[in-house]
Amino acid sequence: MERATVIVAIDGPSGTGKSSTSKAVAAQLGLSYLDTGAQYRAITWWMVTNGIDIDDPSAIAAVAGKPEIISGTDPSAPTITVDGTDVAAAIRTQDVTSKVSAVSAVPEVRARITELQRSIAADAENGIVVEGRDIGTTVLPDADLKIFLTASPEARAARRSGELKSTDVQATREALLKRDAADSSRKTSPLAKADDAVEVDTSDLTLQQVIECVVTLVEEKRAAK
Ligand SMILES: Nc1ncnc2c1ncn2[C@@H]1O[C@H](COP(=O)(O)OP(=O)(O)O)[C@@H](O)[C@H]1O
Ligand SMILES: Nc1ccn([C@@H]2O[C@H](COP(=O)(O)OP(=O)(O)O)[C@@H](O)[C@H]2O)c(=O)n1
Repeated sequence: MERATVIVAIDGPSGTGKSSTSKAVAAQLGLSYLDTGAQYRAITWWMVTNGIDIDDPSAIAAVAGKPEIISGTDPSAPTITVDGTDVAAAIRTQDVTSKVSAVSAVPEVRARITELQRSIAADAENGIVVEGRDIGTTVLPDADLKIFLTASPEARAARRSGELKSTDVQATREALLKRDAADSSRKTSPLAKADDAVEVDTSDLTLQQVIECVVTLVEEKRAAK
């Protein structure tokens, strides 16, 4: 029997485990994978590289349609390019991280990227795991399964510091909370849990436990289709 296509939305703040969980779940279940944060980082990288004033939303809006962003959706080797340039490493710098919330708050940027995300999801043959901040609420409100990951600021800061090889967990914590506040308070499509999302607090769970929990939920949805 053919398996039904399944669309999974995974949202939550930084460091809750969205990327690692989504990639593993998609790989395990033969689904595509889309990191929407990488797309917002990519458009931010383009703005910075082209000297656009990040503090001027109208300047950002005026050029929001210019960069061509292409995401590769294989969970074992996700890719991202801007106008043909591989930006996978360039979008992870502190500079881009500190500017992405301002760029992603501009409605013209969100409209453009949201359209791109919907077309990628529609093209995914077996289905897709899409992770971000507004997937369950705005981008794919009809997703088969919505997950909202949370974790304490302490757990998130410790995870991120480990990744960045930074010893200043306190500074990492402050930066995370500042970005959460900006993402949650913006007018257009803020970071929020959809009413029908399943909330999973990952503070005291291993990554493997979170993956198993989500895989089980997807299998249940698939079986019920
Ligand atoms: N449940 C967990 N327990 C411990 N570490 C985790 C857990 N989930 C993710 N991590 C680690 O935390 C870091 C951030 O995870 P990531 O998936 O990038 O989060 P997000 O996409 O939500 O920002 C990664 O180094 C990842 O390996
Ligand atoms: N669906 C999404 C995904 C990310 N974003 C923005 O993109 C930024 C970077 O997202 P990310 O997922 O790469 O962030 P991390 O969780 O990796 O820290 C967020 O802080 C948001 O400003 C968004 O606005 N909407």
